[in-house]
Amino acid sequence: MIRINLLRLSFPSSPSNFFAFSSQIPVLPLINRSRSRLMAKCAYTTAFEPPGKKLLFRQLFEKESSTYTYLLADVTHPDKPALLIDPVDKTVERDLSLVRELGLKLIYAMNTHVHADHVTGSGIIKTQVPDVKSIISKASNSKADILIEAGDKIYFGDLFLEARATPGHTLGCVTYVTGDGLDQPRPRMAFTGDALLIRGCGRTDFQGGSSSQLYKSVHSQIFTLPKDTLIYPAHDYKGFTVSTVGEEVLYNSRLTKDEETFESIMENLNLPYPKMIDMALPVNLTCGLQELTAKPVEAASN
Ligand SMILES: N[C@@H](CCC(=O)N[C@@H](CSS)C(=O)NCC(=O)O)C(=O)O
Repeated sequence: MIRINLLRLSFPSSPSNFFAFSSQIPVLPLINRSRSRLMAKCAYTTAFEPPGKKLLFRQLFEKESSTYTYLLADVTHPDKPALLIDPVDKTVERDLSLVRELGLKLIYAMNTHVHADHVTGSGIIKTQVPDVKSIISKASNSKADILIEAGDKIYFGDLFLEARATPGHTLGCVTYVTGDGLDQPRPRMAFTGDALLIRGCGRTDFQGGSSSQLYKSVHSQIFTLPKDTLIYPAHDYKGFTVSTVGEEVLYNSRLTKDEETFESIMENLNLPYPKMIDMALPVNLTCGLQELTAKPVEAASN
């Protein structure tokens, strides 16, 4: 089990901290009384920030592949350690500028899986900020500085992400979930990659994909998280930005079906192959390091 850095325990905060997150999390529009009562349990507004701990969170978008990249940092730690989840090569400069402007120290460039539709930014990031470590799952059969397995905890300062194995879109897909515990922010946040998209899910027709496996992954590893857990996928093609476990359990158009119906839906998606798949896969199997020569610059490291 990987455990990086030290966990320093602290104790529950005063009630005023329950709203400390609200500026970062969208307010749920009121739809109707019964639905809003149901959704109150998965509201985006109630949040708990442990005393002396603050998670900086940004959702970033790459429009050609409709990919979300996520920036997380422990900004109460003296070093302001930060990580990027699913960076894209085309938007690395933007992301590193943001890291620099916010005074963060980027330590990890993480991938939820081997992407088929775009080139990961983790290789370019490593050439720009040599101390950054690339991370991907061992099950992806890729090369990276750190190969994680289910249950591993990835620490950035006093905060951490837990890795959950969610294969099915690809063999090595993982979901990174913010830590459980009184000293970690709530609600939890799940970075689901392509395993679970908002009201949908990743396709299962290549890279060791399996609809049966994806169904089990989502139901056992994601739908079992607290209902108010925020869902942040790697892609969105419809304009959504965030959902919750509670919302997807009720309204996901594919995963609310029984397994047999789900498998039939997935078999009949008939999606065209991603345009960049032949180019992207070999590069992404090395976390983007292939054919890159180290060109360190004073970028995102304070
Ligand atoms: N048209 C895009 C690829 C679109 C696509 O296939 N998206 C994947 C995730 S990236 S491999 C997917 O799983 N989609 C699920 C869905 O229901 O759309 C391209 O050519 O790159």
